[in-house]
Amino acid sequence: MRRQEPIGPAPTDHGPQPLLRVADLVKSHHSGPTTTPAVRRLDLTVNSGDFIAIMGPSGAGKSSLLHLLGGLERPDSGRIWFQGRRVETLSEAHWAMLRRHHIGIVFQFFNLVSTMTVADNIELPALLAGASPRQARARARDLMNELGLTDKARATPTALSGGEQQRVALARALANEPALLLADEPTGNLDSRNTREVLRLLTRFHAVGRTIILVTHDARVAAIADRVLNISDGDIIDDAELGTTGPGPRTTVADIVELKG
Ligand SMILES: Nc1ncnc2c1ncn2[C@@H]1O[C@H](COP(=O)(O)OP(=O)(O)OP(=O)(O)O)[C@@H](O)[C@H]1O
Repeated sequence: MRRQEPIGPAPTDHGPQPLLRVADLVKSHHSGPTTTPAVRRLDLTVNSGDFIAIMGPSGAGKSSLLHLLGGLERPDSGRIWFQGRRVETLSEAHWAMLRRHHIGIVFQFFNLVSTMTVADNIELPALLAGASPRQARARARDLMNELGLTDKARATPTALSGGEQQRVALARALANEPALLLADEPTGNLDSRNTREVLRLLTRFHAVGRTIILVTHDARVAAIADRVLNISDGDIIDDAELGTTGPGPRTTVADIVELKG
């Protein structure tokens, strides 16, 4: 078990920097007269190449944290550095740019463009990031091929199963080869075959040095991560590095699928 070190001074240009750093992060949600604290003075350092699973009870603040890290919501207070740069004060437009080039996000409920085909959904991020139509098409073709979606290329998302939609959402999030992938329950609604495909893709993405932060309720999914953060009442109560010294033998994708099936 490893507790976060207190955050030191702001990162400088000297030495390697963490990919992502969060200090004293606070977020409450407001609904009419009710204020619900979601993230409470949370500190976190994420290094390049980390594969982190966030776990914790329902309502603990996991999704809220992920939204703050992806700039989908703003903190009430606290600081966030991405690649050494302060980002919590960025405008919506700058955050959109940051996500377009560096941060892929997979939502729990897909958020695909329902009027566009699968291929167009996957091509869109590359086009938005300035790739040529030919480059975007080639990248989408590769991803559809890898994810077994080629024969669905011309379908619209509404004609797909939940598992297929989840794979399209992942392909879209990976289209620009982001440095960081944020995924909220990426296997939450999937059967064993689709779970296996998604976990394989995440494992491969991580193996080429990318950083992943995923929220899951499934300890067997968390076991393919390198590091598990346990969140309770909006703060990290446990930060465990898995590996040779971790608890028991590592779970493999095959184990998970067997257990789930
Ligand atoms: N938009 C919102 N408006 C009001 N309250 C919210 C909103 N979003 C989240 N909350 C509240 O903030 C707290 C943290 O919610 P959050 O969704 O981050 O938890 P979670 O750990 O992701 O939960 P789950 O595992 O059920 O998805 C909860 O009490 C929740 O009810």
